[in-house]
Amino acid sequence: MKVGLFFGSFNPIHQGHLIIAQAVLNQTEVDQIWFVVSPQNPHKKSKSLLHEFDRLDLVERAISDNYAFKSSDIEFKLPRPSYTIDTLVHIAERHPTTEFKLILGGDNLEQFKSWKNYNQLLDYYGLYVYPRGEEAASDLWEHKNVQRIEAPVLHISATYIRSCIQQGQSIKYLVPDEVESLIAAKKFYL
Ligand SMILES: Nc1ncnc2c1ncn2[C@@H]1O[C@H](COP(=O)(O)OP(=O)(O)OP(=O)(O)O)[C@@H](O)[C@H]1O
Ligand SMILES: O=C(O)c1ccc[n+]([C@@H]2O[C@H](COP(=O)([O-])O)[C@@H](O)[C@H]2O)c1
Repeated sequence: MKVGLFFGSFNPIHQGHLIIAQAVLNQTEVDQIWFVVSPQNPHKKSKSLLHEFDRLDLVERAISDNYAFKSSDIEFKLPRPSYTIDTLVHIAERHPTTEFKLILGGDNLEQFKSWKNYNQLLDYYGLYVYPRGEEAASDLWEHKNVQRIEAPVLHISATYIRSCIQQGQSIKYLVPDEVESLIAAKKFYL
C-alpha cells in the first residue's frame, strides 16, 4: 500500500486541505491519505492553537465521508516539538510494508532545507508538492523524488478562518458543515 502523509497543525482543518488531499489521491498512486495532526510545529508559535484533541476531532469530522482519508494522532505520543523525520521513522517502523510519501505545500518547500534531516526525508520518502499561491522559489523542484501536484490554488488559511470567527463572521463554505457546527457549539477560537 502507498500512503500520502499530510502533516499539519489543522487549526482548524479547512476546504483547502481537503481539496489538496483529493488532488493527491487523483494524481498519484497513493491509496490513502493520512492527516497527521501535529501538536506543535517546531517553526510556529500560536496563541490561538486549539488543544490537539479538539483539532483531531475536527479533522475526523471533516474526513468521515471519505474511506481513503484517515486521521493520525501519532505525534501526540512523541517528543515535542514535532519533527517530521522523527514521526516518519516511527510510522515506517510500525508499517514496514507500506510506502510513505510526504505531502507538502509550496510555501513549506521554500523553507524545507531548514527542516530537521530534510535530505533523509527527500531521499528515503519523497515529496508530493502542490502550489500555494506564488511559485515557490526552490531548486528542490528539480529533485528526482519531488513530484508536482496540480491543484487549484485556494487562498484559504486557518489564520483567516480564525480571524473571521473572532470578528463574528460566518465560516460557512470555508470548512465542511460538520466542522463549522462543532466550532460553533464549542465556541472555539472566540
Ligand atoms: N489553502 C491551502 N491550499 C493549499 N495548501 C494549504 C492550504 N492551507 C494550508 N495548506 C497546507 O496544509 C498544510 C497544513 O497547514 P496548516 O494546518 O498549518 O494550515 P494553514 O491554513 O497554513 O494554517 P495557519 O494559517 O494557521 O498557518 C501545510 O503544508 C500548508 O502548506
Ligand atoms: O521537521 C521539521 O523540522 C519541521 C519544520 C517545520 C514544520 N514541520 C511540520 O510541517 C507540518 C506543517 O506545519 P503547519 O503548521 O504549517 O501545518 C507540521 O506537521 C510541522 O510539524 C516540520
